[in-house]
Amino acid sequence: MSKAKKEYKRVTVKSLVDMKTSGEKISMLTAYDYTMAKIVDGAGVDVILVGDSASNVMAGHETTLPITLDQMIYHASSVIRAIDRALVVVDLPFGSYQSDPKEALRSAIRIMKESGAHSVKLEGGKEIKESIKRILNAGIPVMGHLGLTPQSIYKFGTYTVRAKEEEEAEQLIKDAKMLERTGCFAIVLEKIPASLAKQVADSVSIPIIGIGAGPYVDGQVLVLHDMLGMTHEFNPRFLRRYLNLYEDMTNAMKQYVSDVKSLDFPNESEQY
Ligand SMILES: Nc1nc(=O)c2c([nH]1)NC[C@@H]1CN(c3ccc(C(=O)N[C@@H](CCC(=O)O)C(=O)O)cc3)CN21
Ligand SMILES: CC(C)C(=O)C(=O)O
Ligand SMILES: [Mg+2]
Repeated sequence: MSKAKKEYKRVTVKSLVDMKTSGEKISMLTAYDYTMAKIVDGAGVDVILVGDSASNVMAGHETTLPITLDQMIYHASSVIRAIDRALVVVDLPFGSYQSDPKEALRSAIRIMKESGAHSVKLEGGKEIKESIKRILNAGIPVMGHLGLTPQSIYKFGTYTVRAKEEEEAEQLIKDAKMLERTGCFAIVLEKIPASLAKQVADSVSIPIIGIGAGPYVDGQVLVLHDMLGMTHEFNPRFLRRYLNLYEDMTNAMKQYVSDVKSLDFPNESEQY
């Protein structure tokens, strides 16, 4: 199949910072496979996150903790083969960067080398500063992630909103400023009060991308399967569903079953 060369200008780390400066909001969605990533990229989504939420959405685990670096590389390489325009960010999975900065750099290099991704994301603040420095020194762009960091779910105990108390809010602002100073190109803020997210977005010059962090930030991210309505049992307040695919797909599959049983499918034009 021949296809005309795409005219798209690629999204870069620099263009995201320019978007914050100019006030254009950044759109980001997850993708874990080639077919979905092709649709997300073609729709004009600026950033594709190969999230460790693949652990939940793709593999059916309860948390993000079990997914491995090899599995993240598999997902990321599938996504990379699909994209013409979007910037691709890959989550470093739990256990691939927390031990020490050298391990963090080794993991980031494996992702970049084996998947062709453009950048990595790590969860945490001051405790991972040296790891971020190492990765940045190797020329790998880093996105931060603060607030509800799901790899720490057993420390938090629940997926409830973070940083409602003054002490955690102050530490979060400090961490965001540190991530900017260290050289991160953007930060995800997950499930924190909208007013705190605004304060963070106003106090750093790198883009702040929110999920459950309100409107006063520089961009929004959602898990693709959530916004398409495929994960019908996942109902956080921050989620807006743009389709009800769980229902639509179920109906389509029921129709297929019925057509097979009734000998309606295949018909005369659907055979050789
Ligand atoms: N499908 C999916 N979507 C996500 O957004 C997502 C994942 N998986 N896996 C990794 C993390 C975990 N995330 C989560 C998980 C739970 C809530 C949540 O709000 N859950 C419930 C209970 C909250 C509570 O205990 O107070 C809710 O009712 O909203 C939010 C984000 C975000 N990420
Ligand atoms: C929810 C987003 C920010 C994420 O980290 C993921 O999908 O893994
Ligand atoms: Mg993640």
